[in-house]
Amino acid sequence: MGNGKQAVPDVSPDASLPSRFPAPDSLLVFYGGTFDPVHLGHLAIARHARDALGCTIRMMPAADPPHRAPPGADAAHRARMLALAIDGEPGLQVDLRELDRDGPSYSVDTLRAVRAEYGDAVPVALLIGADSLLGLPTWREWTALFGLAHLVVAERSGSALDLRLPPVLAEATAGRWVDSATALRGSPAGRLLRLQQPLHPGSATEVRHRIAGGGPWHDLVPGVVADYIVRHRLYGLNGAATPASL
Ligand SMILES: Nc1ncnc2c1ncn2[C@@H]1O[C@H](COP(=O)(O)OP(=O)(O)OP(=O)(O)O)[C@@H](O)[C@H]1O
Ligand SMILES: O=C(O)c1ccc[n+]([C@@H]2O[C@H](COP(=O)([O-])O)[C@@H](O)[C@H]2O)c1
Repeated sequence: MGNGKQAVPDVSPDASLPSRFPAPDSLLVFYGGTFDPVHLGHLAIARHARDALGCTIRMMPAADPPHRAPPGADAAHRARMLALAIDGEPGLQVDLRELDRDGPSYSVDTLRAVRAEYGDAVPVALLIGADSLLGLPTWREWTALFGLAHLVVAERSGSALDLRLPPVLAEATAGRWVDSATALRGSPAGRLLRLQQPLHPGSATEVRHRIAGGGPWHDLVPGVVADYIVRHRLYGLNGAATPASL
């Protein structure tokens, strides 16, 4: 797909926080994803992380997500749906930094840019699902990620974290697991926290398949996102062109 530079949606990067959130810079949390489209599982995790960590969650759509087929919707549509889904919600923001870059949206590049912007001392975390953690050894320069950010891992059905991790991952993560957000704030990077939220079955693949197949899908995404999909006839809805990733 393209790099998403064109038609970047108009989303406010700086929604104000209510006072129950601590100083926004005490822990920077980035939740990257393809969000193709954003679904109720994404939102459940973002909200739980916000409440458990006590900080803003910056939801960051990938322009060109690595290691997967091109998304069904382009970056501008995916970012717009994300912005609609969290519009006005305290403690959730859209972060468009990956849409400003050419090439695959490698997390190591994103985190280096974050460090260049905020410095080396501020605690930074990447929020990922358990399936992403299990795939981490395939990511670009994956061991460098521990020097750049903490990882907050959301449990996901089908990707058990309580079973033995693959040896290379077990070795890389040994001694890094902590059990509180306070521990994340105690250092800039390199720790892992398991987010023990209720499991949510949401999956963007399921949403896309149901739309293309004519099955029920509206209740898998926020209403404003369902309206957007219908308005723009995304994901093969009603005979629109079938995206490659379905
Ligand atoms: N229901 C869920 N529970 C836990 N983590 C999730 C859930 N849905 C998505 N995630 C995590 O959110 C991040 C972004 O997910 P992504 O946008 O790829 O959604 P997805 O539903 O996994 O999409 P797809 O089905 O297209 O692969 C990933 O780290 C993924 O593991
Ligand atoms: O950096 C990598 O090599 C890499 C490989 C796979 C996924 N990621 C990032 O992980 C996040 C979730 O990816 P995805 O494909 O599950 O939406 C998203 O921010 C991706 O850019 C990053």
